[in-house]
Amino acid sequence: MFEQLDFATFYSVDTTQRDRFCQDLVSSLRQNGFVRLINHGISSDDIDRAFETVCPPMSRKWKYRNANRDFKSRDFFELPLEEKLKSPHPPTANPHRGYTAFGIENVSAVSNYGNGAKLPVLNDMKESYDIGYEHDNLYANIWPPSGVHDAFEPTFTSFFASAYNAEIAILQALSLGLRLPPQTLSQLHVEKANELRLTHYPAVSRKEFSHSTRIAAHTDFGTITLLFQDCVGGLQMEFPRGSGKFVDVESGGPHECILNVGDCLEKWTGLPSARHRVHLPERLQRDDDQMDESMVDERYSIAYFAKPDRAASLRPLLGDLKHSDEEGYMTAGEFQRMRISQTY
Ligand SMILES: O=C(O)CCC(=O)C(=O)O
Ligand SMILES: [Fe+2]
Repeated sequence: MFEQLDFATFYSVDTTQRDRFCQDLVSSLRQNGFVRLINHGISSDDIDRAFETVCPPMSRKWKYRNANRDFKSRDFFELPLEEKLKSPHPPTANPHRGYTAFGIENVSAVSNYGNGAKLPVLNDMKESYDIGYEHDNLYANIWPPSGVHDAFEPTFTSFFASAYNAEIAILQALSLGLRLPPQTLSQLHVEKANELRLTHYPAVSRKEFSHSTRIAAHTDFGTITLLFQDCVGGLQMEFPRGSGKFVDVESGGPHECILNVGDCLEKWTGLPSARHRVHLPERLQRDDDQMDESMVDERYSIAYFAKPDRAASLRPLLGDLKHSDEEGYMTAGEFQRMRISQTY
């Protein structure tokens, strides 16, 4: 149902085709706040390796390579809790680095951002791992210590670098599509204040979804998010925007990127930040709405949050955008701290 665009067209030698692609990209984002993207610049090998590092073979819904690698080097989330807790996320929101166990973070606390509605608190059913740029000058990474999972750090350091290159190309395409000079957005993203988040949603029974969710409805805080998911499903977007109704984004497999608009890009350009959640996939919902004991598969995702340089102003980049609230003139760093402090 939702459009899939081929980012390879951005590199077309025919500039008319390239320009049309950039405009299609922007108009798709303007309509839905997100778009499905293939040939986005992160190689299938990088994506496979990243999933193989966090996700046990049984839950992969695609063929995995290197099947004879040792168990530990494949799947971080399968390690015993005490091993995972050797690289813990601190109890505070910042630095947003390291492992967060099941039940700690509740995104529903920020669900009402931007619309003022009071929503019931839903518990998130997930565990996750947050990673930043290896040379970030504000926050150091928290890696599993030697011997716990030795493939983890090199895999995600390299994934981060590929994702950054993809991010810069996408920001150039967006600038062109918005009829801005091509480097307008990319030059606000040189510091690499970006974050990578690996998430595991354990298998739970259907009845859990009557009072909990996988990740509550929210918008992402950064500029754009490049999201990769396995084939289990359950990622849902608010559609139509502002309706409070959520529809499934069918998984196009782990190599497809779901490109989301985040809050900072909305402030700069007016493209709408995508409100999304991960819940019970529609195909598992029943007419009678009876929740039962049957199990819903575990799910894995990798989200790369491209974020502006911390000192960058969130002042609108397009002249016709009215400045609507005080946060409009915050720096991106201030805005990120404000948003993240609400989730822990
Ligand atoms: O797991 C997913 O597909 C979405 C995760 C997400 O939205 C987030 O971490 O912000
Ligand atoms: Fe998100």
